[in-house]
This record gives sequence, C-alpha cells and structure tokens, in this order.
Amino acid sequence: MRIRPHPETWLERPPRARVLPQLRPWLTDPGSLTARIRSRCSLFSVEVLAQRLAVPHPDEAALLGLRRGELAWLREVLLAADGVPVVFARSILPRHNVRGAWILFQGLGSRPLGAALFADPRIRRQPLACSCLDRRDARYHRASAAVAPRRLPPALWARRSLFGLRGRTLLVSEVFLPTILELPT
Ligand SMILES: C=C(O[C@@H]1C=C(C(=O)O)C=C[C@H]1O)C(=O)O
Repeated sequence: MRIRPHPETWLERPPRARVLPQLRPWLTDPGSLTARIRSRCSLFSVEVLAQRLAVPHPDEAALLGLRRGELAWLREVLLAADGVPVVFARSILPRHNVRGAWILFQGLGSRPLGAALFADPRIRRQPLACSCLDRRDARYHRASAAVAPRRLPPALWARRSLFGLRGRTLLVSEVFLPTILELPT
C-alpha cells in the first residue's frame, strides 16, 4: 500500500507551544543548512540515498506547478555531523529544468547542494515553511528507512522552501532528526 502524504499544514512559523526552543533556529534560519551544520561539527558529510526521476508527492507537485503523476528529478540525502545523520533532505526539480538537473545530479555527487545554491548570488530563496510530519506522511517513512535500524520518534519537524534561478524552481525539504539537538543551537 502506498502511503499517501498526509494533507499536512505547512506553517510560516513554528508554533511556540509545539516546538522545542532549541529546534526553532534550525527551522527558521534562512541561510544554508549545510553551513549551519558545518559550523557546529568537525566533519560534515552527505550520503546520497537517491538521485532519479520520480513522481513527487501531490503537495510537492502543486508547489512546483507540475501535474499529478508528472515525473521530476529527485535527490534524497542524509546530512551527517561527525558521522551521525542529523537531517534527511529531499530536493525536487521539474524535469524540463535540464540545466538545473545537471547541477543537481551530474555535477554534485556527495557535495552538498547548498554549496552550489548559496554560491550563486542569482539564486533566490522563497520563505521557509515548516510542518510536523508523522507516520501518515510518506516522507516520514523515507526518513525512517534512511536511518534504520535507528528508531525515530512518532513525529519529526521539517522545513521546506523553493529556490528560484532565472525562472527555474527547485523545492528543498529538510526533515530534522532528533540528533540535530545534540549540536550546539
Ligand atoms: C539547500 C541546502 O543544501 C542542503 C544539502 C542538500 C543535498 O546535498 O542534497 C539538500 C538540502 C540541504 O539540506 C543547504 O545547505 O541549505
């Protein structure tokens, strides 16, 4: 059975009553997540889990202006601090965006996407939104499978935003694993 993404609510700001204070800066910092993690560990690394054409989740397709079922480029990674996974990230790029796909797929490898995005002053990041993903959301299960056999809590906070460059759009979603709280805030 394919678990449909839960009709989640992506919020402009993390609700104070539901988000740990030490997690809030991770959900709201508009800068590079790669840079933020790098500055809080000795060894930053990216484990590439998937780089392929795939059908985005309906909410992802809607954000990118894609028809339901339309294929797009997918990149899923684990970001690790000193060998410990701290973020499961999922980037979606419309298929017609061939040049962008080259950056995302051929030219990148296990280098962090953020290194390419934030190095280009022309790239614009749209506002961040956050959501609490639980077992009703397929992305929760992607993150859970990525860190297995480590077990996850029943819900994970995530953030996402669109990046734009000359009319091309990339959706980047980042799911924070509990280990992110072991890094200095
Ligand atoms: C967008 C960034 O790139 C990070 C690295 C990613 C990758 O290598 O696939 C994906 C999402 C981000 O967590 C960033 O550093 O902010």
